[in-house]
Amino acid sequence: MAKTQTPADRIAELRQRIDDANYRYYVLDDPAIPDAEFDRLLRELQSLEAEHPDLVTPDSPTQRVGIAPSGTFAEVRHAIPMLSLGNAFTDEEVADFERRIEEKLGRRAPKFSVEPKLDGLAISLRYENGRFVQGATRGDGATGEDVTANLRTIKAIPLQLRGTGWPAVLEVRGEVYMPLEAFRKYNERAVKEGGKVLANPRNGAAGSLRQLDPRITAQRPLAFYAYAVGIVEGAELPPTHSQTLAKLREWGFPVSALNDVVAGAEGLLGYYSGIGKRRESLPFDIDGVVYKLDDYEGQREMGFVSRAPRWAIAHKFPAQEQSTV
Ligand SMILES: Cc1ccc2cc(C(N)=O)cc(O)c2n1
Repeated sequence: MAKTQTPADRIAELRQRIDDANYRYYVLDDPAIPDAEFDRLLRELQSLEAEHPDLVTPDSPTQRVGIAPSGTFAEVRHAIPMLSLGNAFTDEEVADFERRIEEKLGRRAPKFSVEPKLDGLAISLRYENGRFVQGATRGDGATGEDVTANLRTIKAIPLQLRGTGWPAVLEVRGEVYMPLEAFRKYNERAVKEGGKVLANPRNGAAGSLRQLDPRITAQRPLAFYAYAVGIVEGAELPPTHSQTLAKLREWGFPVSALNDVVAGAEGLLGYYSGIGKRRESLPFDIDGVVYKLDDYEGQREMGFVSRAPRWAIAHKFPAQEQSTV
C-alpha cells in the first residue's frame, strides 16, 4: 500500500482493478493481467477487508461466495414473464415466419437481431441502482426459484454495473451455460478425485445453479450470456434489440460476439447456415439460432401467441450426439 493511501483507498483501488480484470476476462474475453497477478490482488483485498470488516460491501469481488442460506429456494414471480420461443425446423417454416411479419407490418425484408441459441439454463437478473440484488431461474416462465447466492459466484455476472446511463431498475435475462472445455476439465478432475461427474454441459449448468450451497456452485465452471431485458424503470431503452444488447455489453454483461443483424428470410437462412458450419468448433453447446425482429415498435405490433412471441422464433439444428463424459 502506498504511504499516503488509506486502507479504504487501497481497498477501492484493488476492487476497481479486480473488477476490471474480471470484465476483461469474462466479458471481453481479453485478459489484461496474468492469473497469478489477479490472485495476488484478490488475496491483498481479502486480507485488507479482514482487517477492516466495516469496509466490506456486498458488491466487493470477495463477497461472491456466500454460505449455504436455508434449505430451499424462495419463489420469485417474473413481473414480465420469461418467454418461451416457438420453433422452426425447416427453411419453409422460417420463410413463413418472416413473411407473416412482412405482411402484418407492411415492410419488405425487415431487420432481425440474430444469435446462437445456447443450450443452458435461462435466468433473470435484477439490478437496483446498478447493484445486483436478485437472480432467479426461468421456472415455468411466470415463477422461478431465487438462486441469487449461486449466481453471485459466476464471475461473468457483474455485481455492480459498469459505465453510465443504466436504469434505476434493470432486469437482464440470459443463459447460464458451461463451456465445453471447462466441462471436460471439470469431469477429468472429478474422475481422478472421485468427485461428481457431470452428464453433459447443460445438466451440469442446471445442477450447479440449483445447489443449495453456493460454495459448491462456486467450484463449477459456469458462464453467462445476456440476451434480453425484462423490467426497465427510470430510463429509456434504445429503439432496437441490437442496440439494447450493445448497451448491456457497455454495462458489463457478456453478449455473444456471434450476434448479428440481418435482413429478410435470406439474411436469416444465411446466418443459420453460417452458424451451422461453425457449430462443431464453438466453445459451447448450441441447439439452434434465435431470430428476433429487431425494432421494439414492430415487436409490439406483432404481439404474442399464448406465451411465445410472434416476433421471434428459434430455428433448431438436428439433434447432435451429446458431449459424452
Ligand atoms: C425471448 C427469448 C427467450 C429465450 C431465449 C433463449 C436464448 C438462448 N437459449 O440462447 C436466447 C434468446 O435470445 C432467447 N430469447
